[in-house]
Amino acid sequence: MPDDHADDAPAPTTAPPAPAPAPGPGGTGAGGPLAPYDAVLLLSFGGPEGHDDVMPFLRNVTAGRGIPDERLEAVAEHYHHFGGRSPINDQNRDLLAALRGELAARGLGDVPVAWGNRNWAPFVTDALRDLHDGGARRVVVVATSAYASYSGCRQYREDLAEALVTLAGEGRDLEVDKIRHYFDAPGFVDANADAAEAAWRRLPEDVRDGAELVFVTHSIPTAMAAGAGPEGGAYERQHEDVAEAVAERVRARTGAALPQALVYCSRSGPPSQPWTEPDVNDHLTALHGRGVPSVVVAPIGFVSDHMEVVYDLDTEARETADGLGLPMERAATAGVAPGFVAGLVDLVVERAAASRAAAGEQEPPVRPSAVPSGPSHDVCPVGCCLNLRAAKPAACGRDWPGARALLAGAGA
Ligand SMILES: CC1=C(CCC(=O)O)c2cc3nc(cc4[nH]c(cc5[nH]c(cc1n2)c(C)c5CCC(=O)O)c(CCC(=O)O)c4C)C(CCC(=O)O)=C3C
Ligand SMILES: [Fe+2]
Repeated sequence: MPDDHADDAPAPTTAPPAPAPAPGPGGTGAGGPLAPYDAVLLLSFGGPEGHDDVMPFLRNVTAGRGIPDERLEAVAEHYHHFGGRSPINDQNRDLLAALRGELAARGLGDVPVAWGNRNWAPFVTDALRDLHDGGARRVVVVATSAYASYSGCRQYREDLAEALVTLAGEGRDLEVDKIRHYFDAPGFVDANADAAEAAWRRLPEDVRDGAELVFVTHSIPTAMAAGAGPEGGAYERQHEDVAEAVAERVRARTGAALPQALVYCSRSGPPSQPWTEPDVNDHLTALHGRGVPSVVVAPIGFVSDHMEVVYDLDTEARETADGLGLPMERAATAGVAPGFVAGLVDLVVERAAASRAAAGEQEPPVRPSAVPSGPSHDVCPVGCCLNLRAAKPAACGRDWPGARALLAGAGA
């Protein structure tokens, strides 16, 4: 879908000239469902778009981290396998169009929606500058990570803080808020359940009944897992809950027993550093050893088919399963499933209502959640999703207003 802001209502062919639009976007004006926000930012990781982008992209990802070149060369190979092009940017272009389409379908199509990344163009600072130049002052942020963790939450908040400080230095003042984590959004859980069920139905009929569900997410250092969320442990807990909710739905719809496990892919870092386990390949080998006749691999940790999915699962784990003679079907990611996109827009609207409630203008909104570990907070408490390497300012947290004032005072 292109950037289509057209109304759903068919326009008469000989319509009189439309009246000039009211000042300010429809949904964002006073009383509108998006107020006090006047823009939306889709915030993501970014990825290379061709051969020559790969190493500069990897150096951006690992800047200041002292990751050995051999590791970067190895990861570069994954990208070169696909012509140096990550799938993530096109998926974000699709998501951007889908979000605009869903907003337009709700009569909120006037709100500007921009896209910015941490590691590759379009960069987050440029996206926010464009929004500011278009008149935006308060931006609600949708990040492409559904769960708590330093990588999926605080690091994006640090990106936002850095961008806001840069822009303030240019005389462009903006406020940003993030929607809450959406691992537990009914639309996300349902999209994953639909995909896991469809994958199960693609398995050969004679091996399907004994299948196991293998839920996969990105491995992270156990220290990062221990510091995830306000009290720690949130990354694993949220995934366990989503895995359980998805598995329950698939069992109810298929009548199959479908035992489940949560496993990890894409470990990096030195072997001496513990990361969350087990690895998906080891798990497939263990299942085969136990006589499990088939598997559904469901990448619930990824919102779309990132490189981790198309390489680490569709290439590496596929090779493992084929080598074992283990029938495997990989479930689709949420991507632009209509229920998922609608759920994200629900959370944008909910966040706006929460912001108005915080200003005393209305009652707090209802906060739907499909799992026991949700709903999560809107504003991260101090110390949420710890950065174990450095203390950096992060936006969208309790301590941001103070940090921002200090940075402004320091002339940053
Ligand atoms: C939890 C998590 C998410 C999910 C949350 C979120 O979505 O943000 C995520 C997403 C992604 N990670 C991605 C790519 C990479 N991640 C790396 C490195 C790392 N990721 C980590 C964790 C996560 N990563 C960690 C703990 C490291 C170790 C170094 C460090 O502490 O940072 C490296 C460096 C090389 C290497 O060491 O493997 C690359 C190239 C891409 C783009 C994929 C594409 O192109 O489609 C995406 C969406
Ligand atoms: Fe957090």
